[in-house]
Parts: sequence; structure tokens; C-alpha cells
Amino acid sequence: MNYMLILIATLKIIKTKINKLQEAMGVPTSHSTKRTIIFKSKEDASITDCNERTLIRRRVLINNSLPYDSWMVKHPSALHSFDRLMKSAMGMRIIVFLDYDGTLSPIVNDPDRAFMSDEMRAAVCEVATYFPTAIISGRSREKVKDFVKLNNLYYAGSHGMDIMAPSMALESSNGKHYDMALNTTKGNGVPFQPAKKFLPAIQQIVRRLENEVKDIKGARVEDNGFCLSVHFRQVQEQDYGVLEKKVKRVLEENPQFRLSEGKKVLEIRPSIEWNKGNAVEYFLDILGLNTASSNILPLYIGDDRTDEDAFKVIKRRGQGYPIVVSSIPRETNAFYSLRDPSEVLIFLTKLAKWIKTSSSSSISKPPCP
Ligand SMILES: O=P(O)(O)OC[C@H]1O[C@H](O[C@H]2O[C@H](CO)[C@@H](O)[C@H](O)[C@H]2O)[C@H](O)[C@@H](O)[C@@H]1O
Repeated sequence: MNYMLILIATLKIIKTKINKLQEAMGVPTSHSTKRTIIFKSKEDASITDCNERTLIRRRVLINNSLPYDSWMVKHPSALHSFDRLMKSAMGMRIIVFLDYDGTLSPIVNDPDRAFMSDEMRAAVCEVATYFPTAIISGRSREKVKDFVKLNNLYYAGSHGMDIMAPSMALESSNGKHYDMALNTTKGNGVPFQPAKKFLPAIQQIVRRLENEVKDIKGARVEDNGFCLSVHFRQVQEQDYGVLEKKVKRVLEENPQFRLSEGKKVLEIRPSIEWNKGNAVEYFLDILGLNTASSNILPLYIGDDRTDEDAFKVIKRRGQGYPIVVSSIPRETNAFYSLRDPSEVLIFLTKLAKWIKTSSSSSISKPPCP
């Protein structure tokens, strides 16, 4: 009997400790408050810190209602399903869309140091040699291009509100090999910026917020061109509420903007009907691929809530592979999943290898590292 009581007491202590840790990580718990947006913060599935990752996995094991394995039944691993996916992709025109943070680069504390690995760069480069490829990021377009450093693909920044598109529609040479006619470095690109008129107001909000949050240790404002991020990954939990209040106050003064939440980040963007999903459709349009033709196969890999808009577009088309990057169960419109950027790397490498081996045409060597 005594042993039983000790056991129950120990389990209670462990549960309380785990709840506290989850709250500290921004993961909602059974009793965590939802008073502020920040406490509703979604999990960081691809965070690099090992201890944090271990904790997230432990949470998944504890939360019997939604364990990762049963979630994977609904959203199977794109790696395990690779052969089946590629079998159905035979003869189709694949277009690859990639998110950046948490997909091509791991989540890190300092947004300026979210570098992608050379291996990832090489894999993306190779994929872009064979398939039209676009990176659609919440960052400013220039910044994401600085990180990726590749010229053989398209970039959309500010959650799709800043697209550098080729000046003419491109044709795939034979349906198997993507003929690279892209050269935005020589000024061939045409920017598409549906939120252009908001630019002066955004710059004002950036300056205003920088001033507002300067006294909150760890808070940081990132100018993403047509939207902006207020990061709180390095802010102490007791300051979350103050930070949120300040952001909301600035937003109230600017009703033409709206607030959304990402991974330990509050994002402010113009209230226009334009998101990553619209960017996907825009790219398909300008590539001449937004047709009812049954052989167009968009593939989108992303980890963030904003990527869900793109997943929905692909889902609606009834053809394509929306793939979510997550190492914990979550609500998603994606059909398939990958755990983290290391699995994204394997997937992209396999994709490039698949097209090389399945193509009968002689394909020139990719101009990649
Ligand atoms: O659409 P994405 O390319 O995924 O961009 C979304 C946001 O990503 C960045 O923030 C996130 O990654 C940082 C670096 O790993 C991390 O420190 C931060 O906590 C994450 O939220 C970027 O800095 C934001 O501006 C983007 O909106």
C-alpha cells in the first residue's frame, strides 16, 4: 500500500515537472493558460537543441491521445512512401516548392544565423536543375536568397508577397528535364509585390516596434520587407505578456495590418488576401503550369503554419504532394510528413537521384556544387 502511495506521489511530481517544462517551451499543457497568444505558441518541431527535442519527444509519448505513430498513419513519412510517390509521379511534371526556416535550415536562436548546410544547398541545387523550384519564405526575399545562394531557382519573400518571377513562361524541355532559362541576377526577373502600397507604413511600424521593445531583453524585430517579425525565442517568459501588449498596441494603431503567430515569433503583415498559397498559384501561372492538365504535380515542403495555405491549395487541386515537416503530431492539411530538415535533405537527394535514374534522355551535368 505504502509503495503504491509513493508511486502515485512520484508520478504526480514528474507530471508537474513536465508540465512546467512544457510551459517554459511554449507548448500548451492540460492546465496551461491561454490568456496570451504567446502561451498558445506552437511547438518547435525542428528545434536543434537536443535537450529540447528530447523533451518534445517525451511529451509525445506522454500524450496518449495523439502519439506520433498514430499521427503518421494519417500523414505517412514521405521517405517511407517515396517509391510509391514516385511511381505515381512517373510522366508527371513536378514543380518543387520549399519553405526555408525549419525546412531547409534548422530552427536556431539567432534568426541571422539560420544557415543551411552545404549538403542541403547541393541537394536543392540539383533538384532545381531538374524541376522548376521555388523557395517561399516569410523572410525578406533578399535575405532568404543570401542564405540559399543559388541562382537556378525562384524566390518569394514576405510569405509570398514579394515574388521574383521570370519575365516569360518557361517550358520544360521534354517533361523530364527542366531547361534552365532562369537568370534573375542579370535583371531578367520581374518583381510581383501585391502589398507594395503598405511599404511606407511597414517601415514606420518596424521603427516604432524597435523602439517599443528595446527594453525587453532578448526581443527582436526583423524587417521582412512586406511584413515583419517580432521574435521572442530569447525573451524571458515573465516578459512575454508585456511584449505581446506592446505589439498589440502598435497593431491597434494600424488596423490595415494583422497579427499571426509562428514559432516563437509574432508576425505583422498587411491584411490583404495574399499568402503562400496564392504564391504557389502565381508561380504555377507564370510557369504555364496552372492548367487543368492532369500531369502537373506540385510538391510543397514546409514546417510552419503559414505553409498550411500552400498545402490547402495543393489539396484543392486534387493533385500534388503537400509535405509537412514536424517531429510532433499537429493539425495539418499536408498528406505526408518529414521529421526535420535532415529528413528533408534525404528526401531531396532521393528526388534528384530518382529523376536522374528514371530519365532516359541524356541530361547535362547539373551546374551544382
Ligand atoms: O516561412 P519561413 O521561411 O519558415 O520563415 C518563417 C520565419 O522564420 C524565421 O523565424 C524562425 O526561425 C528562426 C531561425 O531558426 C528562429 O530563431 C525563430 O524563432 C523562428 O520563428 C524568420 O526569422 C522569421 O522572420 C520568419 O517569419
